[in-house]
Amino acid sequence: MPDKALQHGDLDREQEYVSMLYDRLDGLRSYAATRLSKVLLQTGGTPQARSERESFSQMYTEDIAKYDAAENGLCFGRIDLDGEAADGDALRYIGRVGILDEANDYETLLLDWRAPLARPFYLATPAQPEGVTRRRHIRTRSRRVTGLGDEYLDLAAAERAGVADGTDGVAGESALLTALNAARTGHMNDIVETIQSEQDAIIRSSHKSVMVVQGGPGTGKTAVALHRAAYLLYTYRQQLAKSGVLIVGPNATFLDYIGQVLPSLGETGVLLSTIGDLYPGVIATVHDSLECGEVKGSLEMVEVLKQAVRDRQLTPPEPVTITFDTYPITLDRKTVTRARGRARSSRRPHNLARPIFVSAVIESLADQFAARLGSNVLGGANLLSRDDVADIRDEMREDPDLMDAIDALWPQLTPQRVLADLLTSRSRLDTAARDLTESQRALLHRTRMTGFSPADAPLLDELAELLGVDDAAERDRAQREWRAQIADAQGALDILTGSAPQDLEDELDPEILMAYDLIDADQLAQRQDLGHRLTAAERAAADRTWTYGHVIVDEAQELSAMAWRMLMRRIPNRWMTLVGDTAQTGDPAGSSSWQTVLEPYVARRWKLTELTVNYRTPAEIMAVAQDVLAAIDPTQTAPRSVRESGNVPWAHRVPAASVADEVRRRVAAHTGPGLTVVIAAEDSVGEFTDLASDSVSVLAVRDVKGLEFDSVLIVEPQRILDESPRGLNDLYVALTRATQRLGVVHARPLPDVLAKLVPAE
Ligand SMILES: Nc1ncnc2c1ncn2[C@@H]1O[C@H](COP(=O)(O)OP(=O)(O)OP(=O)(O)O)[C@@H](O)[C@H]1O
Repeated sequence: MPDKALQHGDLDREQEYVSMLYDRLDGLRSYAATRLSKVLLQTGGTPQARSERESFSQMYTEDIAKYDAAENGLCFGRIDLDGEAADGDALRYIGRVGILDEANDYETLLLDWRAPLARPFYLATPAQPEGVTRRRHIRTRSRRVTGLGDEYLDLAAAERAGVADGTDGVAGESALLTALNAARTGHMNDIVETIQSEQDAIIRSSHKSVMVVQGGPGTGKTAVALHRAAYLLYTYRQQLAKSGVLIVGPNATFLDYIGQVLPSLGETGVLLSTIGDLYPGVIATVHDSLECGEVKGSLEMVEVLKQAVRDRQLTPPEPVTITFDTYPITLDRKTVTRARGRARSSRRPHNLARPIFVSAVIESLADQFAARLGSNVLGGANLLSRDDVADIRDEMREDPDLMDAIDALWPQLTPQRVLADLLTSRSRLDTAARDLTESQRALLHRTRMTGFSPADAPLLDELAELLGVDDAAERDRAQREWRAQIADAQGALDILTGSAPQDLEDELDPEILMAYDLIDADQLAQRQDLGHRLTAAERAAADRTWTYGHVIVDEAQELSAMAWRMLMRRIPNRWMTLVGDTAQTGDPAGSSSWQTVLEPYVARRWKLTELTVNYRTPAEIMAVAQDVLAAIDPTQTAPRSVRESGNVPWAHRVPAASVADEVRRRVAAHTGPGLTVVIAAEDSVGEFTDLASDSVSVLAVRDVKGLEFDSVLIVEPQRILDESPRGLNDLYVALTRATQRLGVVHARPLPDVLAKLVPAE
């Protein structure tokens, strides 16, 4: 209910308050900047002092980023309270950061939107006012207050202000509609000014296990997930700053689309990743067919990979004879089988069991050699002592031919090697994947390896578990590198010192600090070592075994069973927020039931929450999409649209030869503001890519997941249906991307599920 009684005086008073807040913000920012430069100039001291300085410098850097992020829309709301709820402060201003008045007993000048006291701003309704008499939305541009919107939550206050009664219960309706109707920019915005109560309940939920947020298209699942990350980082800062938060999204375009939201909320310590990029050191560069992705995503791959690793632990078909110290010794099947049995029964992963195998083989060969030496040289009497035999073993370990022969039987392996060898060899596949069908094996097979696909990442991760990392060599290397880095730093300091000409140095003012006065080699090396400055998220990205404090998965319905296994390894505490919509599952490897997905990991200990209002798609388009949803699952109802756009969704049929021209004509004719997307079947997207520009995207359904556009033009929907076993789900996703307009151009008959589209000229 907009307040017609708003006076100019109100605007002036709010401007005064907001200006005061900006002055404080400037003060806080310059304080943090001054402290930061002081910390950076400090040198020397104990290792503890240095590490303290590192954390101070990180803290001040984060503070500055937070204050910078709060610059736009610093203060966006206010609530007036009465009675007990007021608890001494009848007015509360809500904004992007908290600001206290240090000179005045730390009185709150601005409440961070995440603070508990700010909550009534989002929750109060006339039915449950929570002590709030008035909620005010404050609109600003730069630092100028440009408008106010008031809602009265109690009748008496409304009457005093001279406004009529009546509200539809949507909090901050006009602010919300202004946000929803705005032309899209290609990047998601934060929603802190207009979070709705069902969203707020999820964002602030204290649930400490798996929470699933199920909701139809446009219900704000992504927005809620991101704001929950910001809320958790604020509320559990200590815990999460160390372990980090991971957000998994469906593809790079989507991550780019949402990438600005958390930084705009002042949060930078979050890792955004796709499943394909979650395996460190491997970037997915190729795409599998849907059918191949389905095989790779199925749990049957666990056995296939186990077998693929076992298949690398060989026994020689014929005895192998090697000359050691001029005597022939024989590596036979029995010796190797026994050694292999001993290594396997250790139950260690392949690479970590390898030393056991090697020792067992060498032990037998050394005994064989000792026996031979005894019979040949010592006339049958084996007089070798235990020390002698130990020496022989050591020498054998140094013998390259012998070690090559042993290596070939139980090689040190990397996940990349095993997977590439498996996928490119029919015979390896036939053995390791013998429990799959012939056609599944054919789908897995590649003639050559041109790169890994997103579906390979979970397989690599599984292999990394099966192989284990023997990191002794890696640790050695890291230590050597660190020593070299210190030596380099020492060299650099020596050069700096040496470069001061002697005569000049003699005359140098003793007060002028030289480089070596300011910093020692160890410290310089640390400064140069980026590893010391990385945030938890950055360190986590490089470490496969990192376990996160919280994991958020968007479009969670798309994850395959293998992807879930990979993800669950990274979150042993199972504190997760999963957002998705099983009606939008496009990937045949994805899921249609949360219970099936979660059962193996948390049994029934997970909580389902639902979002029911569609903030994106106007009612006219949802009426069309509802029919598609009914065909996917008649028991589901589409979310209620919060608004109408006044635009009628249409379909235009043309001869097959004219489809491309018609799409071009429609795109060219549309000159309105905002973004347009042309969505076509995967195999025909290429026909329209020349239409792409700053305001027009041309994409297949798999790439529009989670995105939104002002106008959507779908080409040949029947082809989208035919293209995938989940064609209906894909069509549902395509239809629900529009914030304003939807049109369909087709030559083949319109699918029955689109009967509500109005024929267009
Ligand atoms: N409370 C809100 N205030 C303002 N805008 C909102 C609010 N909730 C959602 N939106 C907007 O609605 C749009 C849809 O939100 P979002 O992308 O999070 O939905 P979704 O449920 O993830 O959709 P999909 O499943 O289709 O990907 C976004 O533009 C988002 O900013």
